Amino acid sequence: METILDKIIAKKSETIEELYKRKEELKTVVQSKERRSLLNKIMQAEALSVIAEFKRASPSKGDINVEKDPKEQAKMYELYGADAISVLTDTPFFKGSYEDLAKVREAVNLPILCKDFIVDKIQIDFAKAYGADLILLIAAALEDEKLHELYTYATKLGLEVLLEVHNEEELERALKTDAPLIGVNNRDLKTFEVSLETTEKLAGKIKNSGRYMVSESGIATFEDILKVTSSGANAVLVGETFMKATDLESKIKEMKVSLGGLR
Ligand SMILES: O=C(O)c1ccccc1NCC(=O)[C@H](O)[C@H](O)COP(=O)(O)O
Repeated sequence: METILDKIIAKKSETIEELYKRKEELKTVVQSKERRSLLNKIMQAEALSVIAEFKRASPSKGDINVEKDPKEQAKMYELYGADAISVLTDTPFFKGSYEDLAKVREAVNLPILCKDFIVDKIQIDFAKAYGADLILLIAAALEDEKLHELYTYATKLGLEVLLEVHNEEELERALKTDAPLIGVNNRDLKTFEVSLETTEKLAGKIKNSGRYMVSESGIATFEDILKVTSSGANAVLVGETFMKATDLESKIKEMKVSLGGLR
């Protein structure tokens, strides 16, 4: 059965062709030399780190907040205490772009994750040029060799990598790299269902391997935060809940729980 990930990746070949045509433009983009580290923030944090996502739309939810201004949203995220910002740059399925990434970069001084379905080095070049400090690599989308190649390429460019897994088999593969940041995505790519038990299931192995864990997707309430934090998450990545929040300040503050008493 073809999953949404298969569909997204199939479409990426068109995007990649387009990016190679636009390659010259990378020479004209003024890149910031400063690199902001999410890993350092997570390592030093006493509270749960919150990665707030700029997400206009998604395959599972359709339009979320399509017209939102990336600069405005990013400034609010920074003001209300987010530790990093994730920007979805995929256009066909999420209505995002590298231009959104650049606008967020201009607006804030936080580490920025380029959240995309990366299968080619050119996407990493664009992510860096438009202001990302870290990129996402999805184990389910990459064979081992490609995963290692892209991981090495990104780290050589000075970018951090959030390596995402959905299950034990992908986690085993991820742990063969030396990626210190492992993302556990709670969304099933076949059914779109989210279950925080995915975080709970994989937490032990991640912790024993000495890596840091980011729990991603389907996090909306204080109860969700308590669940993933008591499982051992060091950070959460939250998209839809923040993009739809009527009181964003309270929503972000609710998630910044102290890690001390919860473990
Ligand atoms: O969000 C989707 O529908 C989706 C479908 C298929 C692959 C990836 C998808 N989302 C990317 C993400 O990982 C999420 O945007 C991120 O974890 C935030 O999730 P949420 O807080 O549930 O918006």
